[in-house]
Amino acid sequence: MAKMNFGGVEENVVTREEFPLEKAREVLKDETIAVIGYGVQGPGQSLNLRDNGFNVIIGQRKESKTWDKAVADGWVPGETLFEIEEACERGTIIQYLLSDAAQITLWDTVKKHLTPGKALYFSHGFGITYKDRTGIVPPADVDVILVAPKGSGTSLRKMFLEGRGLNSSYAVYQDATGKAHDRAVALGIGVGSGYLFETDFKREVYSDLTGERGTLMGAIQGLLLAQYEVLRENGHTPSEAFNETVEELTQSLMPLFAEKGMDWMYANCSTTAQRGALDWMGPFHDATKPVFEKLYKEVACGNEAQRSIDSNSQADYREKLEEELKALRESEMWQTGAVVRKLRPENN
Ligand SMILES: NC(=O)c1ccc[n+]([C@@H]2O[C@H](COP(=O)([O-])OP(=O)(O)OC[C@H]3O[C@@H](n4cnc5c(N)ncnc54)[C@H](O)[C@@H]3O)[C@@H](O)[C@H]2O)c1
Ligand SMILES: CC(C)(O)[C@@H](O)C(=O)O
Ligand SMILES: [Mg+2]
Ligand SMILES: [Mg+2]
Repeated sequence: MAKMNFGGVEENVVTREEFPLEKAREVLKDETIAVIGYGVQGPGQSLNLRDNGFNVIIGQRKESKTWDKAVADGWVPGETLFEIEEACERGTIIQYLLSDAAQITLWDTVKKHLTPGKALYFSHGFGITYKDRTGIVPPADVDVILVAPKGSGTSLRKMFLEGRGLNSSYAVYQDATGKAHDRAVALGIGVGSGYLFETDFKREVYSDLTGERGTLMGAIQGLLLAQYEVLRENGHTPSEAFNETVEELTQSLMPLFAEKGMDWMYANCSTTAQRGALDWMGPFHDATKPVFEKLYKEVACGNEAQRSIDSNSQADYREKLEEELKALRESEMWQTGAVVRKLRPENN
């Protein structure tokens, strides 16, 4: 494990140089990796593992759209694609990649097949950390490990195919075999992670729930919409408001700070812009910090987990979510976005 200095703080990380794919293959050479669930992470992780030469099978409900998707992706019924229970029986490592709510429903089925020496793998600290709410308590004689890609399974696969790698965190909750650490890290490398950083189940789920409700998804939409609305209310056209709020951010400025940091992006804008941004970053920080503090408390006390369990375990949760996503898609801002994207020269 390499110790690296991140802005003055030392952390343990695992790089691909230190733990190459050949080593990961050696660690997992006798394992059957059963990926349970073929939603978003399931395809990303299983296809990367398969392409990297590991022994992978899929467990998925038959007669579902995602079963058909698995077949289309080259998984063969009866050979590498099974009903969930059969895959759990065959796997020596069970990658539990059902939705967090479905993990609660299917727990008794999975638990039955957790015989001594197997490993139970999660990509989220949710089920274990909130065990009082989920009932997920693994037997003591199996390894319980985590690799959590820090991004969508869709990006995990796309970046792998581009020769890049999405970073993941990893953790060991229970080491029954003495091999839990190596199993976790080998799987992290196998699924195509860029580098791996160490965490525990609780810190993973607290940071993950905060991040997705915060800057990654919830806060970004709230912030963008607030500015778009102010521009529109003051007589600016949809084109102007959208370009000044979203298109310039994603197409021009975000790639600059992704490449070389915020100061580099600032340095490549006018002195007028730099002066204003440096002055206004403080008020935006001060206005939003209390919201982030409230969010973290709601995550840490379990309220956010309970809200998602309650809503996502309802029979019609997919339809309800789709209605909310439709409202977002059909809002003026994102309808404008659809036209703006079409007008990008590369899309013509
Ligand atoms: N979506 C992501 O990119 C992402 C990123 C990092 C971590 N994670 C974590 O990975 C895990 C999997 O997330 P996901 O977004 O891929 O899941 P998902 O919501 O896409 O669902 C995965 C699978 O669960 C199955 N499923 C749902 N309800 C079921 C039920 N009642 N019975 C049987 N199967 C059922 C679906 O058919 C699907 O194949 C979660 O713990 C999540 O927090 C997800
Ligand atoms: C992709 C995200 C937001 O990072 C993940 O945490 C999820 O829950 O889908
Ligand atoms: Mg998440
Ligand atoms: Mg996440």
